[in-house]
Amino acid sequence: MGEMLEGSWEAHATALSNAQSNDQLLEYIHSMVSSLKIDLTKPANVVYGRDTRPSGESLVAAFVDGLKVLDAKSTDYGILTTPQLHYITRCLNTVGTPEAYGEPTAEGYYKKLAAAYKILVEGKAKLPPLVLDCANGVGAPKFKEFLPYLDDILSVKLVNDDIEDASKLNLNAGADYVKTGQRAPVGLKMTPLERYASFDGDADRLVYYYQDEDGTFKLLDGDKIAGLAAMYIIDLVKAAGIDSISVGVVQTAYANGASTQYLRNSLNVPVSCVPTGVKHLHHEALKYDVGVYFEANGHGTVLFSPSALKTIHSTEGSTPAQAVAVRSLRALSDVINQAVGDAFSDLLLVETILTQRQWTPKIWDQAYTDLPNRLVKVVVKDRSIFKTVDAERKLVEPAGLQDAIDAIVLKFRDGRSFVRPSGTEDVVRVYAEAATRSETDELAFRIGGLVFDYNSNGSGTRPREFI
Ligand SMILES: CC(=O)N[C@H]1[C@@H](OP(=O)(O)O)O[C@H](CO)[C@@H](O)[C@@H]1O
Repeated sequence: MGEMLEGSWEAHATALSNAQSNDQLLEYIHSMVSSLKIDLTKPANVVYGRDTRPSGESLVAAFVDGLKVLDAKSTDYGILTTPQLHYITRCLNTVGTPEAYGEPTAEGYYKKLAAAYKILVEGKAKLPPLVLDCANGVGAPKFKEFLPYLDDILSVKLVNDDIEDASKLNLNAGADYVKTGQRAPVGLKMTPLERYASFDGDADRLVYYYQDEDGTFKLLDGDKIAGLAAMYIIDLVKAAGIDSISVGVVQTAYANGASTQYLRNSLNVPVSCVPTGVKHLHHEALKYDVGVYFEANGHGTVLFSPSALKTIHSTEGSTPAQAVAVRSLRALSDVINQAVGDAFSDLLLVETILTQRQWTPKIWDQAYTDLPNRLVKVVVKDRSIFKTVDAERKLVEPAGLQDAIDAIVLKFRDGRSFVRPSGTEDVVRVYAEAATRSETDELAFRIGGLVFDYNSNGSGTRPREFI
């Protein structure tokens, strides 16, 4: 399992889940074993953990029964966030190598993150407390466990931290609720200009938000986090005098158009757009010396290539200012979970930058103004008839639908909209953005209606025209 979570495992996982028969499954397993160079003569070493849902206990029991048949060596890490398990797996897979990642325990993870964070904010005034919504998920007990390692250099007040009542998980709270609805968790009383953040249920996504002086809710999502991180890293690399290191950002079509413009035009960084799903972003980010990748929903991380790490660790800096920047870059590569998007480590990344700059969330938000956007889903009879190209930004099937979408989009100022089948739910997602909130809502409504009508007529005939 350890090796599977690394490298090209994701591509194999996709192939495995697409297998149409047992023979095909076996064929894929053989090709996976050979391309990942898995030595089947060695005993399997499986590490596992679970979240706080009651179903976890019976799932683990069934899993352990399966392991007995395989005679595999296994370690139960108990309750963990998803990214903690990825961290532990990476540590185990790199023991004794130049890429050794750390101590393979939850404690090792806490110590590594806390030590790096302390270096990053050293000498800076502590910010006012952050209010953190834990979606009543596993992030709550684990973040409580983590806080003492920070020795009070970060003030966090946890809300939605009830894991006793399983029905509360993600209920009216959490990163997805906040991002999709562009509103605060239910029951959270916001004070203008203070900073708030939400984890999702398994603590791999993070979004920030605040309330403006006039009471408007302002979201600082994955795109805003990517912009902040890219800006900070570019500055650090320059300050360290090692601008040979290239920084790039990876987004999906769901990234707000204003964020892409900011990255390209203000930060001058290359931006790639890939299909939805972190597996695609992660692979693309590996192409840069430092690859920042975030989905708009707040799932992402920063990857430092082995050569970038080597440069950062072999450079001392010829002035005191350069030496400080080099030290920060080293600590940054430790605070960031490079195995996978991790809400804990991303939170420390954001807090580092805000503390370094002594920024309020409002100042962070001023980098660019999001275009109003709307994400809706349309329940369809058969989502498999929707086929896309160009990082899912264009439909090639059903024939004619993309032309109909384009004709509508043209009528909206700054209009952009695309339609793709979800990979996780039986729906088609429609994304729209335009110059104003009301135009955006109308655009989303029209394109959603087009998809709905198309699907409900159940044939390849051209949908009814909306405008
Ligand atoms: C628009 C959106 O947020 N899509 C999500 C969602 O995928 P869909 O394929 O859109 O269902 O779940 C994925 C897994 O969590 C996540 O990676 C992705 O970003």
